[in-house]
Amino acid sequence: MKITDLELHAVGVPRQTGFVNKHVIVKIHTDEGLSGIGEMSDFSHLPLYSVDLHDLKRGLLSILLGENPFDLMKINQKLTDNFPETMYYYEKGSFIRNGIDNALHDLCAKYLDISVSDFLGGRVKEKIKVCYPIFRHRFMEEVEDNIKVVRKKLEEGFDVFRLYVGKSLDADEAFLSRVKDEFGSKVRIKSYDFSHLLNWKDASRAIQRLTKHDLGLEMIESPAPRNDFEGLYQLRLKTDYPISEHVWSFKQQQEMIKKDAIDIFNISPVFIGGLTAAKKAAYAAEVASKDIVLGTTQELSIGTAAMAHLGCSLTNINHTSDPTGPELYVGDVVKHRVTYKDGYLHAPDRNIKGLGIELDESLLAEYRVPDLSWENVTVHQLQDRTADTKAQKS
Ligand SMILES: O=C(O)C(=O)C[C@@H](O)[C@H](O)C(=O)O
Ligand SMILES: [Mg+2]
Ligand SMILES: [Mg+2]
Repeated sequence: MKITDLELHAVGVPRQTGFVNKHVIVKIHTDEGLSGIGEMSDFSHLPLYSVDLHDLKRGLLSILLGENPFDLMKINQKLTDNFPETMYYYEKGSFIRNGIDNALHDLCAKYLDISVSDFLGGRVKEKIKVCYPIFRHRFMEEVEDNIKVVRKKLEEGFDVFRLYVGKSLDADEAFLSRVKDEFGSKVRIKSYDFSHLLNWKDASRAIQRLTKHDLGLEMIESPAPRNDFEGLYQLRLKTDYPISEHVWSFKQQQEMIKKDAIDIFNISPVFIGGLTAAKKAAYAAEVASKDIVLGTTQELSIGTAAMAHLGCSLTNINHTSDPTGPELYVGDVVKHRVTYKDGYLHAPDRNIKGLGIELDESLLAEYRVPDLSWENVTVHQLQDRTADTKAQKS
């Protein structure tokens, strides 16, 4: 089987918050008549760093044309040579590699007439426990809106949430105590995500305040600036709660292992550059005796299905995971979205080959946008993933 062509389609899909995220849907065609689909998810981070799709397609074609899709190692090596790791969480080269690697997995599994999870090593489970995100409070007035989100999602079966924290600790605390008062033990908050906003000492003080409201806390995420391995280590010694951090490069993962800086690796294919890379990061975590959690950038259904296949093939996911993108967006580009039930992300039916997800061409046309360029967005819109432009009070 040889690769004969590549299609890249930019789509802009709004979230329920109103914030529009752009993604690139990938199609790889072959001389066998088989095609694979993939997703380069959520280019909204770092909006001024924009990728030109015409150039990107030309560059990727120069790498892919004539290659056998089963040569995943060779192709990934070429992709990494050209879209290298940069030790940065939101490096777009990783998103690009991820979309291609997703599509190659879909293609190879379809060729073999098996599901992607079977291609990845078989299933250890059929579903993954996930949580719904509560985006960061900036004002006390936002607390009641977020309580409404909890109420609604609980009715839909999500009983675990994660909370972005660190901008208004008063509001964070008020939210946590409102959750306890109204929902009691029916709801858990599994993580506080500081998103690298605070230095470790400030984060440490915030953790002391927020952990007074432990509602089933499993981890504290990103409580130091990016790549501050010493800070994470110091903080880890000061708290009994497990510390988690995203994996965005193998060098960074190596440093975190060497320093014993964290307890849980947050692994998402999009941030480490594909299923092949994510599998490697998960195995490295296992060798280092660390747990993992499946992270997210808030993918659409294609990206989320890829993660469900991966997650169901791994043995060391011991914590509530994060991929709930298809629950956040108002639309998608597939015939049937991935399934969430009782707070679990279900892997697509194992009897369906490939990713088990079918593109809907009419939805692809409906959400298509000409490019990945961005209008003016504020720092807080980016950090807090909202369409609300109200400035934060000092
Ligand atoms: O755990 C995280 O950190 C995220 O989920 C990052 C978010 O910024 C996410 O990428 C989003 O787009 O909401
Ligand atoms: Mg995070
Ligand atoms: Mg994202």
